[in-house]
Amino acid sequence: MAIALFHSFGLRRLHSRQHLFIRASSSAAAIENPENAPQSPTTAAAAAPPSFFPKRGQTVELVCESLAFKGKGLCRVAETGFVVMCDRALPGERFLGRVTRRKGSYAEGTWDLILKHGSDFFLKDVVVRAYRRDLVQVRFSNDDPEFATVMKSIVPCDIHFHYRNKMEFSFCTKKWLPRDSVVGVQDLDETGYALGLHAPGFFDKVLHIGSCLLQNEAANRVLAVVQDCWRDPQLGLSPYDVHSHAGFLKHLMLRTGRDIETGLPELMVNFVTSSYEPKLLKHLVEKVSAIPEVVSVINNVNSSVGNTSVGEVEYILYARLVLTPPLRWRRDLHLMVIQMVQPPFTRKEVQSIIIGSIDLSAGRNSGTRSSIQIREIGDSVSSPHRPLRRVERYVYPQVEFNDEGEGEGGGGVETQGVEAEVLYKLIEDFSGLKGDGSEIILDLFCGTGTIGLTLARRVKHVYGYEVVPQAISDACRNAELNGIHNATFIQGDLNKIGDDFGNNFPKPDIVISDPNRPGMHTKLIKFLLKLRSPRIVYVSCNPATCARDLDYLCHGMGWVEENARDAKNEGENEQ
Ligand SMILES: C[S@@+](CC[C@H](N)C(=O)[O-])C[C@H]1O[C@@H](n2cnc3c(N)ncnc32)[C@H](O)[C@@H]1O
Repeated sequence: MAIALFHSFGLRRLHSRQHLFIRASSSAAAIENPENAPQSPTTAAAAAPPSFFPKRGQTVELVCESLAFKGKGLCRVAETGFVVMCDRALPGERFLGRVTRRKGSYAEGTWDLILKHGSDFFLKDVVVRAYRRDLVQVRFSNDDPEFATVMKSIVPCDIHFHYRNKMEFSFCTKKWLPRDSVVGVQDLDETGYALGLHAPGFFDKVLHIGSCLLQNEAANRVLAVVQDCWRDPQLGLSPYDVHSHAGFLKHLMLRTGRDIETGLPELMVNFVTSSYEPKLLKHLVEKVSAIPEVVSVINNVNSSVGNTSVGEVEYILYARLVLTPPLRWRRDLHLMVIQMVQPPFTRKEVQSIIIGSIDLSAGRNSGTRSSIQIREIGDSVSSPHRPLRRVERYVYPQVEFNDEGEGEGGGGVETQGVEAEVLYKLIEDFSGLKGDGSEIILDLFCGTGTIGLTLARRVKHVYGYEVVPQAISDACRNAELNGIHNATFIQGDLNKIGDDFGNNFPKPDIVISDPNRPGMHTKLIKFLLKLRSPRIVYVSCNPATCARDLDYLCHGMGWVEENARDAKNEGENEQ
């Protein structure tokens, strides 16, 4: 995760006041696009004569330079410098790899045999490379002395395992075995069915997983219970077959939150199925709901042939009281509602679920909980005529926070929660609020409004934009639940903004942009360039698109258009 802060636009160079802050993430970083892999004149890659291009199936000695797009190692053939993108390669490693595919100016390969281990891998170095002029078409130069001062240190992420609060496993008719796996180590079952994670590059093959190092121990117990029984022929359950489109079970999604009082994990289990047949799931529901940490079991029905995990309709099969904790440094802000459910099983019963919110901040101070709001779910979440949709957001927030600190001690702290909290605090710091409540904030890609809402009480108004309508209703609901009246959330596609975008809100003092991996659309960047807002905080989960967007924001887009014109002219001249 990276945050970049910019104070002004159209600069050819970065000023020392401008900071680029990198937040370490333990997940594989997607850094550079292989299409933009280094092809500078100093390397042999671009200039290599065709005979130097390795052939498909050829084994070559490779040196890994850095991590690139989708966590692949950007490697070079030791002799020629030709670029080969390899899974599992780590920076600094020298190894034997096999070329599996040629893709224009580079190839893809597999990692086969280590020859020399690499040095320690530094995320900062990887992120810096995303901004280097010779690696991608980004005009932050290494020669620029100010660039070094702009890059801030990595904030380390100390916990590398059991940190994820959401895991999605797939049911599959085809078990995938890694090439180097020893037969017998895998859980071989005569059905060949699997529940686990997709093999890289395969939508129809799944690596069967008994226990996953990324999720916590309670989630692993749920996984183990499901693994233990779902293939029992007596239950009549079948995995969905992505080719024939037959079968029932599609995905098992596990989300972890935390009990506000005990700090212990709370789990939501979501079975994604191709049809609504609660009787078929009854045994699984009984088994998983017997696990103390499981607070809800959801059935997400997705009858489409696609294999996405978002269903058309969601049913609650089991649930009990869920509380979501406030932010550590903001005990007055609760970002999610509480769901109180007596296990209903039919769609009709779901309509009578009660949603409430408890103001725990006052409770903390006074020793008692101050108020309980109870609301029928039908009033704003779902009408009696519509099935309840996207329930999980009401059970667990998009971002979860732990409640440690303030002398309560740590212990079992969930990294994702800690990380989110650190990130949100950094955004607040980088926003540089004056504290006089005068500022306007534009929260782009606001999701359920969490970033804007953490700032709302210290500013004049927050305007949030987001494409998903349900997220917008959640954002409004979050504002309402927290008694925040100076936040406006608007549904809209930021890739399709018109010339009138900006007419509906005053000029913002601070823009916060938190796009997903593809980054910001050029239309939005042009809007921001024209807007000339004094401060932008850019939160990114993809350094490559972040570098590109920051380049545009700092240097303008004129040169991109010039390049496009030149390329077009060249193309026309060649014809
Ligand atoms: C990285 S998330 C940020 C969420 C939010 N800022 C938060 O902290 O929870 C990116 C958000 O952008 C939204 N999004 C993706 N494409 C969009 C688009 N074209 N227009 C508006 N929002 C979009 C996604 O739905 C998602 O909520």
